[in-house]
Amino acid sequence: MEKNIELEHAVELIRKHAKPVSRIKRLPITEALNYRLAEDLIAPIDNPPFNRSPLDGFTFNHAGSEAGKKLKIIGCVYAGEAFEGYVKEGEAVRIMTGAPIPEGCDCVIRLEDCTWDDQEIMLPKAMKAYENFCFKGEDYTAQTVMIHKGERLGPVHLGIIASMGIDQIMVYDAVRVGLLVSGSEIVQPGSALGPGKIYDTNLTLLTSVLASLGMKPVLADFVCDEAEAVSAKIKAMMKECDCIITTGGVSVGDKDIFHKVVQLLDAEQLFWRVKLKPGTPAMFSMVEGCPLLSLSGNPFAALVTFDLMGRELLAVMSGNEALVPKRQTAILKQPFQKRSGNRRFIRAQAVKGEVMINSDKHSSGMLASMLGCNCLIDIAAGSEGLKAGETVKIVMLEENYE
Ligand SMILES: Nc1nc2c(c(=O)[nH]1)N[C@H]1C(S)=C(S)[C@@H](COP(=O)(O)OP(=O)(O)OC[C@H]3O[C@@H](n4cnc5c(N)ncnc54)[C@H](O)[C@@H]3O)O[C@H]1N2
Ligand code: MOO
Repeated sequence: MEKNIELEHAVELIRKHAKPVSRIKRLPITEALNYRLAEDLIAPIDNPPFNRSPLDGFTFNHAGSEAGKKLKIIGCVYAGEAFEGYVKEGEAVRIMTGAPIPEGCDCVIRLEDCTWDDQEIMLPKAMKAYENFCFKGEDYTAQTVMIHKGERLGPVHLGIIASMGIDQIMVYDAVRVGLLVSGSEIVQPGSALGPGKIYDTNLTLLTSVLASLGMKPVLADFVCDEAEAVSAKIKAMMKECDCIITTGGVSVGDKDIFHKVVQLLDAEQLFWRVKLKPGTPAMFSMVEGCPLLSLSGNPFAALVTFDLMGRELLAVMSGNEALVPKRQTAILKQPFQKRSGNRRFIRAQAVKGEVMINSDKHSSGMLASMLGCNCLIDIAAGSEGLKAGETVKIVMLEENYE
């Protein structure tokens, strides 16, 4: 096991050991938003499947058309129908938007651009071949690979799949995340608070962060800080989860039971303690192929380390790199005078290239001062403090967590 490692190395170890979920399943397209496609989708048809009119008007052959020319109306074609027969020179067919262009015709004139009665139309000008004409297959042609295996399905992908007439597709299953909060001092909201107890913040916090990323835990539970109970719980969760994220019990106190838990689970322990604040004692292990990311119980530390490490784990497992928080720089609006021996991430609010530190409450057990914040400022180890006007590195969190 590696100890006291840099965040980047921790991320590297996580990414190296995590595997994309390879379980596949068939889904109706109405339920497939945000899933990753597990097959190449080849167009079975041309789209549109026939030459069609983009307008309401009259269709005919452009040959011999000129200003003042009269054409005999021989019929009408609506969208969803097909005109039977061939349209000869000197003839025209009334046509609606989306209707197939009859044989013999190669252009369409808008209704309001010509004079017409029940019998005939009079052209105001000569028409060109394929004027106002939508070609069969102009959107895509049959046999084209329209969407590739591995692509994440957004609304446009799904619209295209529907346009091909496909109603069910194979997708990679979503990552089944298990959340486990440990600590004998925690009590679920809604219950009475006894002496020495605190309300469980982390289960709701991390469930909600997952939801804000378009994911949800398949299991979310809490457990006392007894190593045997925690390891039994993790073993049970592993049957239904692809990875497990825990909070609490990772430091060095008598009740920091995760050291024992990983032994009981016979886990491969990859790291413990990362050179950052908050959340230093984070731990990462693999249990029979299941990644186990154990974060500090302090709610702000749990949040930050979930954002910096948990989201990397989920990005690999779900094949969705958009889950990794974006890194940018911004101009600091006011000084931050504290020295930082360790690399430190502090809560802040970034707006249009500027970043504000709105509170002096930065400790890892405090969550309330995170309200209104949308980023973390990444302060290097050994910093003597930050000056106003300085360019600082920030990590953008997608949500405000408000
Ligand atoms: N002697 C040392 N003590 C500590 C060290 C150290 O290096 N030497 N590290 C400190 C640091 S840094 C952190 S961070 C914490 C990490 O503690 P744990 O991850 O073991 O977490 P707990 O002890 O279980 O809890 C820490 C804190 O957070 C509260 N907590 C826990 N779970 C929840 C929850 N679900 N909702 C709300 N609050 C929760 C818990 O009551 C504690 O106050 O260790 C330091 N100690
Ligand atoms: O590393 Mo801990 O979360 O700051 O107190």
